[in-house]
Amino acid sequence: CAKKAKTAKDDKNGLPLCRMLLAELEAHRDAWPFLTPVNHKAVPGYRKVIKKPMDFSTIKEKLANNQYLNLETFIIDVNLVFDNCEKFNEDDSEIGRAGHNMRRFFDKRWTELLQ
Ligand SMILES: Cc1ncccc1N[C@@H](C)c1cnc2ccsc2c1
Repeated sequence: CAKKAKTAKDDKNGLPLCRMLLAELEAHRDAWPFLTPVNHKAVPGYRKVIKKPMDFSTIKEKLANNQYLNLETFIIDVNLVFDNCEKFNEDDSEIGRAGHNMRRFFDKRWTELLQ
């Protein structure tokens, strides 16, 4: 029979947890640079530098289409948003600071929720 899920990462509660976490990310005051896909026509160089674009609306779409296996695969995409941000933006910039703030907030929330 199927292995009993050990932690919230694996069990059936994973996806409602993802929806809740995403709602909190979208509601955060520093979420504005990440709400929609970066328009690479408006941001020179973005398409060349960032190989795997990701944003909160795309994550929402993937959740709705059941494209995340579990909390783990969801966390990978959220971290991709923040890693792309660090790669493209100076730490000492509006968007760079927003990315660091959002990553700190996300790391704190999902670890709290998994305890
Ligand atoms: C996350 C990110 N990384 C690098 C560049 C942009 C962005 N965000 C987009 C929304 C964005 C944020 N701000 C502006 C200002 C003019 S176009 C534009 C697009």
